[in-house]
Amino acid sequence: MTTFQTVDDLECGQRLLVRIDINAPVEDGVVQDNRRFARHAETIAELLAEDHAVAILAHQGRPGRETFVPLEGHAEILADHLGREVGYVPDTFGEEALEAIDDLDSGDVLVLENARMCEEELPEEDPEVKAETAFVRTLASEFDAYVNDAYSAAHRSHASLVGFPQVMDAYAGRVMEAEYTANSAIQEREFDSPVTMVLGGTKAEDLIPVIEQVDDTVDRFCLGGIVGELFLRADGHDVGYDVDGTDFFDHQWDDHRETIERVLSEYGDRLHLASDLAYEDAEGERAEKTVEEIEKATSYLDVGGETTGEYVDLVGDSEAVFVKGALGVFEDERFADGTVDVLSAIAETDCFSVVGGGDTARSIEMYDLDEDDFSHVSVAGGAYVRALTGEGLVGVDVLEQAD
Ligand SMILES: Nc1ncnc2c1ncn2[C@@H]1O[C@H](COP(=O)(O)OP(=O)(O)OP(=O)(O)O)[C@@H](O)[C@H]1O
Ligand SMILES: O=C(O)[C@H](O)COP(=O)(O)O
Repeated sequence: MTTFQTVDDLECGQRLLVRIDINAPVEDGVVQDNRRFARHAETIAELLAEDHAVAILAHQGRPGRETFVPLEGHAEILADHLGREVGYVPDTFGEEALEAIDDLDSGDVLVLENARMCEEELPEEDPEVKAETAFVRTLASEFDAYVNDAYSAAHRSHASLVGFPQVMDAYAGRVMEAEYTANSAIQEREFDSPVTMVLGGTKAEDLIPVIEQVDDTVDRFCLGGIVGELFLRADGHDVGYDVDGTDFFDHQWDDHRETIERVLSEYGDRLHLASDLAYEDAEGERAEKTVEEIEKATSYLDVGGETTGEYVDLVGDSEAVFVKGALGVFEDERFADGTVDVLSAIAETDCFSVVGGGDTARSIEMYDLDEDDFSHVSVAGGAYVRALTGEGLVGVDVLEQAD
């Protein structure tokens, strides 16, 4: 049962500041549609039908990363989903933004600039501190109410997620409500053994603590992607280093090395690491090496065939499977096998299954898998695994307190 106010509690015709999460892949500087846009467009369409005027706050990427881009392209994708014009202003709360907000009429939608381009959005600080920022104070005075639809970012204590509910009326949007309900229900279920967790993707720092926190419910962990390579590095293999200009590995290794080594030594018998990895050879083809043969100066882009076979067998014999993050760069067909074969194996069983991650969930539609073959496909990644551990989500907590 939800314990926050939802958009059902809003009176019609208000000026709303709506936080959504359309953080998405960026290829060659161009943002790509993912499942998050369609889901949030449904919330926005419902708000417009109730004659509200809507300004959108969202973030994209992290400062210093290639995916840290403005939200102009996001506004275009949202417009396609909504089938109507969506404004964009390259400013968050300065004069240009305030003028555009002032011009908003009932039924209009305006996307404000990437919230992380505003200095006060980051870093993570207490909600009370974020509520005092000029960013929050200024925007709050322009709107009647705040709607948070960004469940998938609710694990971050950033200004646009936790500041506004302290200073104005706050409501949960439809995506927030649906994801909260689905993910809370998972926490309450009990599973027979074996329970398998497939962990991959780029955000190792979100996943490493999870292994310790869910150790009483999860029997085995199948690792791939960047997180898998960092564990292979801790296991003494020459992988998990930044090469060819990547910036995935070394900073996460430096920050989390001790935890990775401890988790490996304490949970080693339950951690399944890749025995082979795939890379692009000189002819541009997929090639594979066992981890024993590996030299350091290569980017590995997928788990190999032997590893995929092992993981397929493990999920095939599971009562429940939780997936967070992709086992490889599935956006490139040559490196999609690990991710797609494991997802297909889950889809073929009748185990309880959840697939999470804004980017990872995209692989389901890209490779024509059927969402109905999974118990739940979440547009949230870090927030969904955090919810599985039973730990609260700060963005949800502040909405509950605002009720
Ligand atoms: N070996 C690899 N090298 C580079 N990228 C990888 C590798 N393996 C997986 N990935 C990338 O991981 C991404 C998905 O996982 P990631 O953790 O980044 O995000 P997510 O699923 O969207 O979760 P969240 O919602 O928490 O952001 C995919 O876009 C995929 O290309
Ligand atoms: O994609 C996500 O998981 C959320 O948008 C949070 O993004 P972050 O991991 O960069 O904070």
